[in-house]
Amino acid sequence: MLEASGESHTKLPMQGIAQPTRAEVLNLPRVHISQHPVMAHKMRLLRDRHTASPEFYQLVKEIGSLLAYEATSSLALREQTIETPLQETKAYRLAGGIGVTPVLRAGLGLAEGFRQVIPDVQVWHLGLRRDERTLQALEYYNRLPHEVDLQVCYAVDPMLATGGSAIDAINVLKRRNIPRLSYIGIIAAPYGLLRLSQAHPDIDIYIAELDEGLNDVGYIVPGLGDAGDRQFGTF
Ligand SMILES: O=P(O)(O)OC[C@H]1O[C@H](OP(=O)(O)OP(=O)(O)O)[C@H](O)[C@@H]1O
Ligand SMILES: O=c1cc[nH]c(=O)[nH]1
Ligand SMILES: [Mg+2]
Repeated sequence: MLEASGESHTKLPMQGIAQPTRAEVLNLPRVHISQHPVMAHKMRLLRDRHTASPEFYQLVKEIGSLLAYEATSSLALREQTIETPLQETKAYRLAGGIGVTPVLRAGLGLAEGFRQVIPDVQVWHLGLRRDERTLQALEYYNRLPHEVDLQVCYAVDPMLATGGSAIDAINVLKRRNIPRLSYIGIIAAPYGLLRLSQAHPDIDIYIAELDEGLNDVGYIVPGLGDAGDRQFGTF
């Protein structure tokens, strides 16, 4: 994490940048903020600085499952006839392929949670790393297939801070011409949420909680720290 205690004349990346308040972004179109009490309970544990990496990773997976359940509630279904041990009956299956794109590294735990809900999801890995001096996202890994047959793809990344990484991830996915894209995150700052919503007004955005803002070095406050480092024990 970049320390705020460097040379006094060095401008920190978010210093002096105006940020919207929570109230100003609460009613953005296509933004869904979880209202589930189980989510709030898990978020308390996740944010706590005393939660160690193994439990933290487990919680990210569980929150990923809860968010997947919420985000997939409007997926299309196809009817089919099956036989129970007693008789034929109508039943339903999810229509079309579903993809999940974990933004490495921190998105990996969320994607695992997503797979607990929909095991046959395709996983498309995308590596983006935020340069902590400029806060620009840099792409360093891309395993997105070129032959695409998905009805929907979910970009998953726990932290929506300045929004740069999420905007870039959706840009990359849009080049694959998938009919429907969504973003799933755990915590958003109002600044990043507004930027993502304005850059990509055609996607749904699902988050667990909306925080107060970004500090001078671009970390979400109160936040949870570095979601990648906390999942993988790299401090
Ligand atoms: O909204 P932004 O300002 O772009 O910041 C958010 C990004 O920063 C974190 O990744 P990081 O660069 O720390 O990589 P990591 O997952 O490997 O830790 C996080 O997981 C997002 O990808
Ligand atoms: O607060 C933040 C901001 C970006 N990335 C993180 O992991 N945490
Ligand atoms: Mg990180």
